[in-house]
Amino acid sequence: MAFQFNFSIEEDLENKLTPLGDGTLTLDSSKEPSVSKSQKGNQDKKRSAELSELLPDVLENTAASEDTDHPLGAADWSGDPEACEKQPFLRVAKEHVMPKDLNQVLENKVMEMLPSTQHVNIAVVKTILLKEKFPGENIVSKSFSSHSDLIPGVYEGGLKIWECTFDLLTYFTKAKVKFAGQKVLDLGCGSGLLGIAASKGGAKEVHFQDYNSLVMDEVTLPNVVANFPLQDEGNDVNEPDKKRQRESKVAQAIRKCRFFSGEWSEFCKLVLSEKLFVKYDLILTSETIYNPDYYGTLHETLLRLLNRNGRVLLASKAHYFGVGGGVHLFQKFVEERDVFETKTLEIIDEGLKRFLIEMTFKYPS
Ligand SMILES: C[S@@+](CC[C@H](N)C(=O)[O-])C[C@H]1O[C@@H](n2cnc3c(N)ncnc32)[C@H](O)[C@@H]1O
Repeated sequence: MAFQFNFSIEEDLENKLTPLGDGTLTLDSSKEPSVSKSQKGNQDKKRSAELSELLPDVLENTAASEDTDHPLGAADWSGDPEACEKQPFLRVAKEHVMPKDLNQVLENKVMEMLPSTQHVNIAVVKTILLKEKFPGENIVSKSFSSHSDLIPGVYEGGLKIWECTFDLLTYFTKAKVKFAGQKVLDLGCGSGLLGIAASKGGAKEVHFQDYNSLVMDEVTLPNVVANFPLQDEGNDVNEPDKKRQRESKVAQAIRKCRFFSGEWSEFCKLVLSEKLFVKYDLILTSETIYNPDYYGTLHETLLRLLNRNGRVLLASKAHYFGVGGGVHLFQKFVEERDVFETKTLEIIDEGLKRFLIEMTFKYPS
């Protein structure tokens, strides 16, 4: 399966693209999310002020959060960094509509193939962030240059491809995971490679969700478009009829995708408000259980959005230093709730262990 991948890269970030063990590239901002709580206290206030000045996404949320009755917002967080650890921010959810002109999504993007892995070929589309379009471009480099892969409640890590995404992609091929006819959610999608794989595998519908709207616009959407290129490599595209057919097939594939940004409970609210909403058969989620403060919302989201006979495929590192979450803590949390059954599908034992977990309802209908 061939992938094309879009990543927002600025010059200083480009230098940080380093090969993963398996030959793919990732940003070398440490192998785990590195948010040290002691560092946080000192850095958060300054960084938060910088971020809220610079990140359009944050500004947007700050404005949006004034419309909600939730006590916390990005602006509050700068005042009390510890408070944001207690519960996730309610970043208002919204749907991102794919522009009619798909080429527009790939404007200022440069495609590159990543070195091939055993199971997938991935191409990178670099985003050349124009200063005038994104006055907040610095937030990206700031979050990396401050050695943080994520900043709770502000930026949740979606600009980078996390290792466990590749584990799940490999698993899809190895276990011949069936997507055909399924309604799939890529939860906390970042790059969106899992949802793209599902879509290429024949999923009936694929929804992508990420916390940050900047990630959705600048990474997820372009990747989806890039992976269904309008130009075919074949010679026949010069024939107008075949070209038209090809274009309408691509448009169809893309139109079966929907894109959402926002915090999980807000995302739930948004999709469940749709009269004809149908629950997901399959929820794919990679590296989303790093923060124990989010477990309640995450569990609730899975509970409310998963079809009773559906399943969740979750990939995670054993432990996330600094933020404190990890597989065992999450499994314990799930056990205590007594709603889902978890089954370990695979353990990847390379340095820090990584896990692939399946979750299904204990009492399906
Ligand atoms: C570490 S990134 C992983 C990105 C991607 N799945 C991957 O493996 O490359 C975690 C993702 O989870 C999402 N996320 C984390 N906490 C969230 C929350 N409370 N509400 C909504 N999304 C959240 C963010 O959008 C972020 O992209």
